[in-house]
Amino acid sequence: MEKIDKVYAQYREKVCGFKFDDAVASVFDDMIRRSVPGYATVIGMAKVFAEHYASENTNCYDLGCSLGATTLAMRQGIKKPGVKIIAVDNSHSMIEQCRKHVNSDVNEAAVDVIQADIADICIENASIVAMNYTLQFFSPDRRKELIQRIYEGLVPGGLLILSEKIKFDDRQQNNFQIDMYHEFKRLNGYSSLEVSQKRKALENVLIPDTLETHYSRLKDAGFSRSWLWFQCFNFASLAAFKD
Ligand SMILES: C[S@@+](CC[C@H](N)C(=O)[O-])C[C@H]1O[C@@H](n2cnc3c(N)ncnc32)[C@H](O)[C@@H]1O
Ligand SMILES: O=C(O)C(=O)C[C@]1(C(=O)O)C=C[C@H](O)C=C1
Repeated sequence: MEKIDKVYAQYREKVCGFKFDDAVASVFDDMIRRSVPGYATVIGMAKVFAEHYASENTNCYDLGCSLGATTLAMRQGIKKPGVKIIAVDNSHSMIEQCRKHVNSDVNEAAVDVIQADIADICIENASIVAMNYTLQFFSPDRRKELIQRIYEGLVPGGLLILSEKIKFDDRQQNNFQIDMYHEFKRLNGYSSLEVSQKRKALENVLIPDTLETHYSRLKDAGFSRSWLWFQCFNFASLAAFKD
């Protein structure tokens, strides 16, 4: 039976910084589906992207793979021979469960599940790099270098799918998007206490950028085109291309 996320349901005297530990990993599927508007759509489209962009004898990366949802969606879409998926996460709790999900999946493409920091892995011969809701947890002053390494690791014609929580420079818009996002969470069964305690836990842990910052970082790294292909409230997904 699916486990329901109750991580922030009880009042906490002190709310510590959010961690991808056992408590979170064990309810993560429920947590992310109820916390990220459009999650199922965005992850499901990894199959569509893989079908079109995963080219023969290349690698597809899933950076910050958590339980492997993007990996399994890409794996379903891969049609070309010799494609390997490399799924990376630095959380031991996540990686253990990801391995189980991959092992019980019936699709054929090869998958390496690696416990490592995305700062330390080699990205090479990639036709797709998917980084869904992970850059936001990566140190802001190292984001430029990571995006640059992803660009260098892509083959010509390669695709980066980048999904993130975003912020808005316009204060009124920012407030509107966040207010609607919190309404979405409450409609998904989270209490006001859960919403506020999780928000506190994510302060200085999940640091969102604006869409403009993402576009200019991608351009500086060399991506010739980057387009918004999905947005719901303060969550967006970009497709960036290497010519
Ligand atoms: C919000 S989750 C990603 C969700 C996942 N991509 C999906 O679509 O279901 C963020 C993940 O990134 C991982 N993570 C955060 N920083 C990382 C880093 N520096 N290196 C590797 N993994 C990292 C976390 O452990 C967590 O599992
Ligand atoms: O719950 C929130 O406020 C979120 O921002 C959701 C979010 C994310 O975007 O990565 C944060 C942490 C994880 O629980 C999964 C999703």
